[in-house]
Amino acid sequence: MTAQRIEGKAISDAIRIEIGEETAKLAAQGIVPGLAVVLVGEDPASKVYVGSKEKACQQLGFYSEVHRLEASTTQEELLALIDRLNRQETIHGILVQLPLPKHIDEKSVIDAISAAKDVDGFHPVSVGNLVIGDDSLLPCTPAGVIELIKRTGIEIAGKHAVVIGRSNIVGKPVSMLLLREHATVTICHSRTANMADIAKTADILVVAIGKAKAIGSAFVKPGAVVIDVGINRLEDGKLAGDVDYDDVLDVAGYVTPVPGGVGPMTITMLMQNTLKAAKQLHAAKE
Ligand SMILES: Nc1nc2c(c(=O)[nH]1)N[C@@H](CN(C=O)c1ccc(C(=O)N[C@@H](CCC(=O)O)C(=O)O)cc1)CN2
Repeated sequence: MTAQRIEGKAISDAIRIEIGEETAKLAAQGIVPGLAVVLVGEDPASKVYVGSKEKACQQLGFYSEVHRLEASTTQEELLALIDRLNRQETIHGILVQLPLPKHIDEKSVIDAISAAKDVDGFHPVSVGNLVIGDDSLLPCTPAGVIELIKRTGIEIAGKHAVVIGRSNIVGKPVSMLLLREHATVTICHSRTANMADIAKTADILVVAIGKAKAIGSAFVKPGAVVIDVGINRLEDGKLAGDVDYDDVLDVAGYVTPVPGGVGPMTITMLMQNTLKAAKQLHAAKE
């Protein structure tokens, strides 16, 4: 049997309609969610993603500012901009596009963003809240993974989820979110022995390692849900995930494509976080 393809683009579009409806209701109360995106340098992929974020804001009726800074921008200049955005009342969400140029310390920059405006969910306060299960702004790609699974009608509670990858941006937070949804979670990484044997026990397999087509059918239990977080540019210019899509198709029960799977959810979850931050910041003012 061929796996069911999880259509991330269609799910993302449906969520955007819901966000648009809620934004219109807020507008009637005089609240317009505001997002500031900061891009340092000329990374081609980052430029595309920042453009997509700007477009999503326009589409949904958000206020947006995009700060495109030269690659030579100093850390002090970037921190001064963040300080200003932290205090700016029209801005409810601040996102610094990653990766940053090598001379800038990513951690110092993330730590400088007000936790209340941390729509990327990368600030230590947001991460801490995620781990202890308190309400917080969730990192966008991991939140998108959970939303994709739930909206496909797949039960997470009681399932064995195996996450391949332990990055701060995807592997660790998605593991915490799966745990919060009552899955039994195993995290695999580059030093894991017998990774394929472990992965083969997963009901839900999430792959985020940044290696094109590295995970094939030998890692997949028949009927498993396979979520591919990787986006790799191949030599021919095409995109490929970390999962060998064609190879797992006859084994998995569900699989996300690349492009059109997890990727589109990332920006939609960012919009959802900005809306949430706007509501919370306004409520805190009253
Ligand atoms: N500050 C952040 N930086 C980065 C993040 C992030 O969440 N916060 N994630 C990625 C890049 N990213 C958003 O910023 C992102 C990546 C991919 C997509 C997406 O829609 N991908 C499409 C394919 C797009 C293409 O043709 O290249 C897909 O998978 O279908 C959206 C956003 C790193 N940096």
